[in-house]
Amino acid sequence: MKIDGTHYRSIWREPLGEIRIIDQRWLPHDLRIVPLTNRAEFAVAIRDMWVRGAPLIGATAAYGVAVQMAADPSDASLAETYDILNETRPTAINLRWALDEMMKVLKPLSPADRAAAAFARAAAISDEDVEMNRQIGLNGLEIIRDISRRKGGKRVNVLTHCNAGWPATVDWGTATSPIYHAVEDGIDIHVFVDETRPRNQGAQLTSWELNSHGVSHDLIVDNAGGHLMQHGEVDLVIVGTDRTTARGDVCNKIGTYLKALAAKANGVPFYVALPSPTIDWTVVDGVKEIPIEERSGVEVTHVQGRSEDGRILSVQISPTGTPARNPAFDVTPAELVTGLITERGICPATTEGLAAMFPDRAGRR
Ligand SMILES: CSC[C@H]1O[C@H](OP(=O)(O)O)[C@H](O)[C@@H]1O
Repeated sequence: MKIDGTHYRSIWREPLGEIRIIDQRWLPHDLRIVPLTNRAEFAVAIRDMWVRGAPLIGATAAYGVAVQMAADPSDASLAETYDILNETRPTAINLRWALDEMMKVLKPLSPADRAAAAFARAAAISDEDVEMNRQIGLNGLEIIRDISRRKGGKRVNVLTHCNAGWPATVDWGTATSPIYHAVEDGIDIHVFVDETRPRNQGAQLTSWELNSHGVSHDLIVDNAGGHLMQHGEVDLVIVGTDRTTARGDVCNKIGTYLKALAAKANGVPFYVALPSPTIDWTVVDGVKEIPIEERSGVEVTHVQGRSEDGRILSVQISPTGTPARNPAFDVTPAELVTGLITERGICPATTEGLAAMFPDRAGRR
């Protein structure tokens, strides 16, 4: 994506070999590009959400393995790195998927050959993510085109939750990719951006990227979506996912389930955009089987922003000592999902729909 006319990925390798990321904790107020130079830094960057978003977490972990292989390519180092990075965040399946991809390549190799192979596979994982997300955009564009046609070319209003955009991936985004393709296709489109408490990925990241790309949008509080749907102001909901099960249950940022319920109640199509590494073929019942990350209550009792004098700071919004729960994700049952927008096409959120789209993957346990 472009920032002030310059193209960026959210993670990349410099010509001299250093891995760099955009530290998303400071967006939209400050664009901080930082190097990740050792395994510990990669682990902190994922756990503390310097980088976040299922596909980007996977791509970052892949590079974390490569950097560690350059430092110590031994079997013990490889095994330890898998465990350290896999434990950083429990919900997004892309993290384990990427680590498994790295292990597939590296375990059979002699230690001397591991670093080069690791960087090659990590780079391929990033490139594959970009292409999958571009394809998701083209496939999702058909949905938006159809709505635009049915509205006689009038504005298509899309609601999205959290940030499943460019900063959640290596590039393009998943939920935002169809939106960008619609803009390029000349379709009149507007986005309602859920702020997405408690970390405000919508307010801080989705608003920022849509603004950078010149996409019409309104920031809304999380609780406004149902009202807008009731009043016919939302034509389509598109969200991302951190893990989708073999039968189409969708785990995503907390609050997604409530949007899906409101969409169902108001007859609004509810689509989920996902690259296939986000499908966990080993689980069926998302509510019962997907581990939901519980983050610090401080994310609920405090909020970060920019002060009038330009400082980025965190302020307390509840009484000192107020206890808080902070489940970071929820699961939307497949029956609330209109369809899944994948890199191969759009399929029903069903066991059969996913198996037909991915016959080479389905059935893995
Ligand atoms: C394209 S996956 C994006 C997905 O990841 C976000 O979670 P987090 O910001 O905590 O990493 C959110 O669930 C997005 O939908």
